[in-house]
Amino acid sequence: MSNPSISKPLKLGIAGLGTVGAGVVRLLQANAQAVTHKAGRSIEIVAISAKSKNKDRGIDLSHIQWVDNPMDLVSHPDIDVIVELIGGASGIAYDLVCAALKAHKGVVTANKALIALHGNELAKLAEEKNVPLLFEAAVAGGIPVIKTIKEALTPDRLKRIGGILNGTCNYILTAMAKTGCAFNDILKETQELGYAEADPSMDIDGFDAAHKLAILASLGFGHTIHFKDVFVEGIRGINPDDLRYAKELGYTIKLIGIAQQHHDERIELRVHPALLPCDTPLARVDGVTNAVFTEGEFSGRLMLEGAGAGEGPTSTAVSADIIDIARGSTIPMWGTDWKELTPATVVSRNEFNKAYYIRLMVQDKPGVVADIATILKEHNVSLRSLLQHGATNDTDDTPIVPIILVTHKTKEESLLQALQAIQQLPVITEKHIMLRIEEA
Ligand SMILES: NC(=O)C1=CN([C@@H]2O[C@H](COP(=O)(O)OP(=O)(O)OC[C@H]3O[C@@H](n4cnc5c(N)ncnc54)[C@H](OP(=O)(O)O)[C@@H]3O)[C@@H](O)[C@H]2O)C=CC1
Ligand SMILES: N[C@@H](CC=O)C(=O)O
Ligand code: NA
Repeated sequence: MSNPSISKPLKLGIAGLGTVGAGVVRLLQANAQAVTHKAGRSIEIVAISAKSKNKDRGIDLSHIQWVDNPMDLVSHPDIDVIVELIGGASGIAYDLVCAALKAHKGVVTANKALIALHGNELAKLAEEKNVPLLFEAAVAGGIPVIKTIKEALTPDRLKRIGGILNGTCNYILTAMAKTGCAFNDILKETQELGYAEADPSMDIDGFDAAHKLAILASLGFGHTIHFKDVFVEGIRGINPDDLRYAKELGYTIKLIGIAQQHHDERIELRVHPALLPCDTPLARVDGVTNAVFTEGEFSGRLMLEGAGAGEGPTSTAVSADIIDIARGSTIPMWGTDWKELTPATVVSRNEFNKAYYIRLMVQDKPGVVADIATILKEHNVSLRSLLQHGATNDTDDTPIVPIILVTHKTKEESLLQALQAIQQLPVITEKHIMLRIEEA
């Protein structure tokens, strides 16, 4: 692989023929001529593997060899590159990628879980064996963000990277805001459209976005990241009411991921739903669209926007990696030798310093607001605004009403302590909702 012969075809073994795998086959077949021109040689799918051989995938597989066990793709003498599109951080995907690299075969994968959890080990292996390991589709699907950071921004020092990194959550939150529909009904749609992970809790609990953020932080800051150090909160707690109240306050709610370098070189790594001012660029990114921004010392602010999931965009990213390998790409996996990466020191959640949206459900009795305000004052939390809607049911003696608080910037530790005390007040009827506000 280190010295590709331009005259010989590049021969692929593709493992996984779901949304992305079937999409890659479709794209390489449909655009075969253009791909050959751009790659400088033809690209041949020699063998494929998935779980069920007889599933109708809407693609022509008649001239491609089928293997039941994806590991047989590695031992196949004619295959140069393994395209791993099964998914999962461990099990068959991990075994396959390790075995391929050990066998001096290049790898293309869309598997963010695998790269976020095992990226350094795989980078080491790829560099030792002098074979490429490319993963453009792993972050923000069709948006060429890996290439942008690894190649276009490589001379700069990035200070902040982030954005909307999960198409499923963005689709759900957008639809909830527009229709007021419940979460679960919309989740089903994202599964039918092929956006959600095989286990959709990876999306809605924030882990998929966190995998992508960890990868971006490694690439952008040159650090090794322990995935467990990423602060992760998903969107299960958000209901259409929060989206409505946020709108009244001039915000929309999005699941965001932010990686930020502090002055002392420590980094903040967080994925959570956040209120974004409606007139900011990220707030306008709707549906399955993702957006990734970078802020660099020299390059300034840059934002890329596009489809973060789905067959067409994701298979374009995978195919572009395949073409890079066909052309003989030699850029290391993290854009720099894996030995150059330094361990990240990560800022703890208690140190986050943000403004917050809080929804409390309370019995509408005299003195409630005063009690809450007293506790906030005791914990040094300053209020910016308060929104209270009266009860709609006049016949109820003790109606339950929402109180929406917006704080000034405060240390998360202080707010958590205040909320713990507020939660003990007898007038509080359910667990509060606490969301961070991302102003910039
Ligand atoms: N969907 C998307 O929009 C995006 C997905 N990704 C990533 O791409 C990868 C693939 O995702 P996606 O295509 O959506 O996933 P799917 O669930 O649609 O497809 C997974 C494929 O893997 C096959 N498979 C599962 N287990 C095995 C096994 N043990 N041996 C052989 N084949 C197996 C399945 O076989 P069978 O079909 O027979 O069941 C299926 O073809 C994941 O890592 C995902 O995170 C990245 C960006 C976007
Ligand atoms: N499930 C992911 C797919 C792409 O990475 C998402 O919804 O963004
Ligand atoms: Na991408």
